[in-house]
Amino acid sequence: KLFHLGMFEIGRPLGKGKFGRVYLARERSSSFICALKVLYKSELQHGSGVEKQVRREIEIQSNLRHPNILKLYGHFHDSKRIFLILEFAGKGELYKHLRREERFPEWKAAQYIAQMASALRYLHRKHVIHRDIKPENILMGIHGEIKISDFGWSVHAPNNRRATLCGTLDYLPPEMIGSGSRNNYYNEKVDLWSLGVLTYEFLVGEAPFEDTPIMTQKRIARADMTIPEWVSKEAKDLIKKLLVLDPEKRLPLEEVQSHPWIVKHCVKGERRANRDASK
Ligand SMILES: COc1cccc(-c2nc(Nc3cc(C)[nH]n3)cc3ccccc23)c1
Repeated sequence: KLFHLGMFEIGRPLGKGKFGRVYLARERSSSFICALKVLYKSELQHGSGVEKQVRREIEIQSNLRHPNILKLYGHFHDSKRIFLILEFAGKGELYKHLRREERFPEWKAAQYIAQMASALRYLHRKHVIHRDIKPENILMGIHGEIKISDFGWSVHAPNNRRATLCGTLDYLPPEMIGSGSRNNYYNEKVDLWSLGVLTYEFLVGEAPFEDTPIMTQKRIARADMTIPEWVSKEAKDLIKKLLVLDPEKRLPLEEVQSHPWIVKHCVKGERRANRDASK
């Protein structure tokens, strides 16, 4: 162990980024394994939006309990740092798996989107809007289940393809880009748009509006994307029903979960056997 911090033995650094580092850690008395995210107060400009955002995100995250949302067990701080005690997801960052595999087979993408829809339904029922759904903000547990891990200041890997000043535009819905006045209120339908972008990226290996920043904005504003012909028609149907300019016309999460593409790949084996038997 590198060093111990009161009740924690600190293991290897898992990764580092803009706001600090993430370490593997073990709580002494219980031997409970977790991830410790260390944020330097100096890096969170005092009294700026970021410090308040940290407090708000901790407040929200502490009250969430869902298998596809990374748990925040607690937090503490010393004079210089804030420590977040987080659930440990054994298989790390989903986007690393996506880059390595280039794209996911339809059955795997459908299972991930079903888990995301379940997590987003839970969040929206609690009036929490995620606002930043993208592969970089998703971790993978040891059983391959995915966990939304965004605190609003996700850890960016050094070789993050999208390391631009304002982060990627790829996932922003039309109602949040351009037209001068960037309205800061978020309607939960923004998450439906991002879920559509995520579905596309899982299946195709790149984001649907990926281009130069200016062109990306133009293409998002017109929902100007093409889905490769080798994508199944069911998957195309779901993507088209989520990437809709009018937020009110996007497919609700309940209907995402009952969409033929999701049902086809997520119905449990035995139920499928029964279905076949009844044919
Ligand atoms: C920049 O690369 C980063 C950054 C932050 C975490 C990882 C990482 N994380 C986790 N699990 C986690 C992380 C948290 C907050 N809970 N569970 C596992 C990994 C496994 C291999 C490599 C990397 C890993 C990488």
